[in-house]
Amino acid sequence: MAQLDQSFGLSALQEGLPPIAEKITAIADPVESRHSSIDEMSPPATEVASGAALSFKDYVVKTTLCGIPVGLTYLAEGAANIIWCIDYRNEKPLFGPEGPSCILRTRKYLEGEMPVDTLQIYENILECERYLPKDSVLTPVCVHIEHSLPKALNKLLAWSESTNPPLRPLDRHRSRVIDDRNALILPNLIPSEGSGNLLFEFKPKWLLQSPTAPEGYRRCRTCAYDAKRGRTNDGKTFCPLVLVEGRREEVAEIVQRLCGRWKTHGGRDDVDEAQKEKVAPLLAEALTGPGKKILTALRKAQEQDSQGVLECDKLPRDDKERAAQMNKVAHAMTYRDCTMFVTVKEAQGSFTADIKLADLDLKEATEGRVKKWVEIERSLIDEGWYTGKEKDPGQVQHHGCSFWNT
Ligand SMILES: O=P(O)(O)O[C@@H]1[C@@H](OP(=O)(O)O)[C@H](OP(=O)(O)O)[C@H](O)[C@H](OP(=O)(O)O)[C@H]1OP(=O)(O)O
Ligand SMILES: Nc1ncnc2c1ncn2[C@@H]1O[C@H](COP(=O)(O)OP(=O)(O)OP(=O)(O)O)[C@@H](O)[C@H]1O
Repeated sequence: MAQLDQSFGLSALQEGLPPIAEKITAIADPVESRHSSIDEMSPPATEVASGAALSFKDYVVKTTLCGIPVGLTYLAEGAANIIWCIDYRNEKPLFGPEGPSCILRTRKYLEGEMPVDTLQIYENILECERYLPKDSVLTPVCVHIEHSLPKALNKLLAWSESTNPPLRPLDRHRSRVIDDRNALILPNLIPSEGSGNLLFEFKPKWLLQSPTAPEGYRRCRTCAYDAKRGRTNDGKTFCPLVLVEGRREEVAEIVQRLCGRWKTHGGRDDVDEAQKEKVAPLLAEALTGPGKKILTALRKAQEQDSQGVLECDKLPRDDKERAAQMNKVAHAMTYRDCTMFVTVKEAQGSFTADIKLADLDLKEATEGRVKKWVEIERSLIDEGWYTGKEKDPGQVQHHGCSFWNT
């Protein structure tokens, strides 16, 4: 088994190791993995009498990663993954003293679906990287985890739902980490305290119109779906086409307006308006400069679904062509739901921006998923959301879709 050189940085680690299967073996430590006290932990109190607020930092799950004892605390989650902060508990950092601070990413069960496990997700991320500009993807390292770790993390999740008030976001309650033997390690992009760096996070979504949008459309797929869901003018939505084709000033306007996407070390939207105003033009410069290459490649990758999801419905269930079309759609949907992270650093009065794509998680071409995408597309067409002829336009304001005024 290859030895992990603890002084390696994350990228050096990735370059220095062999392909997938071996890579995982190389960085696992089965001996350390077997003796752990993670199951013996009892949850902390769910309420503090003194009135002091509980936080996720009050519950640490201890385990080993790559043979190194670490503590895991909850950092964030999306619909399909939970992000855990890795704390080294005064031990040697995983990737050496100069290495990045890291997070662990674990998969969740999704209602009504067979989970896509970490290994499949990992392989797909590596596959996606081939279609995207070099160094534009936040590449994870796949590691074995202790067999009892998912159970221990789930105990933490249950605790965080029972605290007063619940720490875990209500809309994520009851979902649990899957019984997986692998997880991903990634650099923690939350700016470290005192660094002065800012993180900007968003999903570029559909960078092309849907292939089955009706004639006379006035909204792109993303704007049409946002309008249908009443997600307009909420400080969270924007037209992706402006992002990929718009002028720098238009992009600056978008990034400045977006709430909940800016983070400092607190990991929340704790950036004040003056800071946003200062940094937005620089972000726009990064997105319309080096970022444009990444966005254009992302758009190209989305193009593989050139016929659209409705095509799947025209063919019989056991048809090979249908299966192939479903796969194309699912792959394109992966590129339509990934995340872009931009880290803005200031040093001696000048700024730099580092852009990375993440969450290139494989969407499986299951009947259930395809049905959902078909239903969305049909409703956007039939209810007039693409054309701006929806029944109740009074409630919905178009918010600058690139197509609206053309
Ligand atoms: O349907 P959309 O466009 O809302 O996208 C979903 C996302 O919603 P968003 O609009 O980005 O807030 C949704 O994100 P959130 O739950 O909003 O964090 C998921 O990413 C979902 O994918 P999956 O079911 O986890 O594979 C996404 O579902 P897919 O459409 O990619 O299946
Ligand atoms: N490497 C990272 N460093 C810091 N924070 C991160 C990192 N990766 C993810 N996060 C945070 O965790 C959140 C959820 O992560 P992620 O997007 O991987 O989950 P998901 O379940 O795939 O999301 P979605 O709902 O979009 O499918 C992100 O929105 C981001 O705020």
